[in-house]
Amino acid sequence: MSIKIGVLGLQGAIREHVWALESTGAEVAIVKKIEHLEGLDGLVIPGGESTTMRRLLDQYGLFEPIKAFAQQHPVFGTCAGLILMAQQIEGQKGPHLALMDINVRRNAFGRQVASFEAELVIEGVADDFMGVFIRAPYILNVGQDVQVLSVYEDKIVAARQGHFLTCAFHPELTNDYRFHHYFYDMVRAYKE
Ligand SMILES: NC(=O)CC[C@H](N)C(=O)O
Repeated sequence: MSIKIGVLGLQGAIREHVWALESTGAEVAIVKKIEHLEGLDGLVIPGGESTTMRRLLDQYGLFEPIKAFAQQHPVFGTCAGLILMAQQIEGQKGPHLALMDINVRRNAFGRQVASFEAELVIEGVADDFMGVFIRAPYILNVGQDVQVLSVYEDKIVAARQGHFLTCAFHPELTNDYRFHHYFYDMVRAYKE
């Protein structure tokens, strides 16, 4: 079965996600217009800056189409992508795509440790995964349908809810693509 996965290509770490996904054997497409969603089996929403990305989603008319796409396809949001997927953003009036029952805190690790790397245990993925955190958010709490996949210093940094997957770090910035393979397997299983 051939699997085609898109990477939202408006802003942020796009190329690196394309390389990571290509390593899974999937066909990969960059999504900048509504018609690019056609024929995709899954979508990655990369890191970057969530408010900028939201503005661009509106500007390109992609906000509602991606929300609709997500009802029927797996989505993997990383870092800013996590913020876009959350149903609740601490201190913010409304959410963005509101796909996952999670409450997130933005820029959550503070100024001193704005960017850092940490070895993570990620359930079903790896017990030695190097997480690259860049002005990262974390998940404050999750709803009962959400499976926590990784906790770092008591903070939730990866989770799954049905066909939605998310993490607070940048799995595309190392050469370890096991998290992308996990998503590929999700997409494949969903399609079957
Ligand atoms: N590396 C990232 O994606 C950072 C996310 C960014 N701090 C935001 O709020 O959107």
